[in-house]
Amino acid sequence: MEKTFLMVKPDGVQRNVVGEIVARFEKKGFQLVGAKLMSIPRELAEEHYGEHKERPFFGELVDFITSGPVFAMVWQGENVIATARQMMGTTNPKDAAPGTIRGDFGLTVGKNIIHGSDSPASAEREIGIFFKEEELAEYTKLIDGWVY
Ligand SMILES: Nc1ncnc2c1ncn2[C@@H]1O[C@H](COP(=O)(O)OP(=O)(O)OP(=O)(O)O)[C@@H](O)[C@H]1O
Repeated sequence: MEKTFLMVKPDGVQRNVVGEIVARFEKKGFQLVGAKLMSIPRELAEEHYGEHKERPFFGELVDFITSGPVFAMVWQGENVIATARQMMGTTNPKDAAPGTIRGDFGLTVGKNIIHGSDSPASAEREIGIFFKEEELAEYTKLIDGWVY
């Protein structure tokens, strides 16, 4: 089953929208496989955002993501990587459609509430850097077409 890494950023945790964000993915039909409130060590932030190392906003990005607790999650389900990105809305909340998470809760690109993996390769990489195997649940039983 496809999995993705999603993370409510420090601004989302401070604004008390963790529950609402979790509810949106639950109601959509995805399954929560792992979740934890955590503070990101600087080295982990630099590894997570490694592809942006040369960008002018890299320092700001790392400062922000380490500025307070984040809510890190792994979700699974059919097409979850692309669908979660659609539910998040465009990177800049200014352009994000109403009804999306960034469209409803965010204002600026630096504080855009949520992160989500953008491909199967980044999902695998990001799940691996934030979660240990034993922190992830397995849904194994199939009853009436639903996995439990
Ligand atoms: N011009 C900018 N100024 C400040 N921060 C930025 C800027 N552009 C992007 N960022 C931050 O860097 C993050 C990573 O940018 P990227 O282009 O990978 O967007 P994304 O894939 O939608 O976001 P994320 O990786 O957080 O899901 C963005 O979520 C945003 O918080």
